[in-house]
Amino acid sequence: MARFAVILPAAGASSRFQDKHYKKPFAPLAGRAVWLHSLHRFSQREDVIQIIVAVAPDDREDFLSRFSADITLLGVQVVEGGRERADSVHNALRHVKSDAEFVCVHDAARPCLSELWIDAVFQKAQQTGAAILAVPVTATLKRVDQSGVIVATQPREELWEAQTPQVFRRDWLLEAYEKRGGFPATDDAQLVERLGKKVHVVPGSSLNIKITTRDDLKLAEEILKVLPKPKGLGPIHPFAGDDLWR
Ligand SMILES: Nc1ccn([C@@H]2O[C@H](COP(=O)(O)OP(=O)(O)OP(=O)(O)O)[C@@H](O)[C@H]2O)c(=O)n1
Ligand SMILES: C[C@](O)(CO)[C@H](O)COP(=O)(O)O
Repeated sequence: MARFAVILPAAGASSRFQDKHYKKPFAPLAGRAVWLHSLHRFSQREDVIQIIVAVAPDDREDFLSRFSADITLLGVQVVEGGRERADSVHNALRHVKSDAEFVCVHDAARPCLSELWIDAVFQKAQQTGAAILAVPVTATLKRVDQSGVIVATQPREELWEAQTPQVFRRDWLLEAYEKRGGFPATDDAQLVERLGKKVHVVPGSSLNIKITTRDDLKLAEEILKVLPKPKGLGPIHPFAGDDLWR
């Protein structure tokens, strides 16, 4: 069985989330924090040998105290995040075990993940070296100039929206990050693409949303009701950490 390390970047500023109590990975969602939904999709898998979460230095103390039970029971490693998402992933990558053949990066802020989608992207990465979940663009896309006038209607046939998980051979992802320099990457695939490697898309689902604004939490709550629960997890507990965190 191939061995996977999982990186969960959770060190963003959550500026678009605009909540005075919580950053989005730590906000309550259907009885547990957003990032725990993401974590639990991987922590039950036999092919996952390591899980690393990147947390901003300012959040570290609260994070360790609020989630100490989950961190200890599931053997999660906590590392410092950086200024950009790629800085957070890069730092986590330095801690990946050498016996992991593949590294999976999944936004802590994407809590609505199905095990079937993980199976599919893990399998494709094993076959090809690099694979990401993505969905074909369904909207009509306009290119608009500075004055607000449409310049062109963009053909959408070849356009896909990148999601996570994004899964790569460990040596490819290491090389991609070594060569990043100051490249402003918004996902990991583009760094591997820059090496000239083929990155394959695996059709995901528009249910695999990334929490960006507070309204996304309501949507995520409804989506979680229709997704199968992670294997081996008991019923969702009432959220217990509110007061401590505030
Ligand atoms: N320096 C950063 C920036 C982002 N992330 C993480 O990467 C994921 C996707 O990033 P995004 O949705 O852009 O999160 P934020 O940067 O927090 O959002 P915003 O732009 O609204 O501040 C999130 O789980 C986020 O916590 C990270 O680990 N380190
Ligand atoms: C990797 C990613 O999920 C791609 O959709 C990423 O988090 C994108 O972040 P952005 O804030 O939407 O650029």
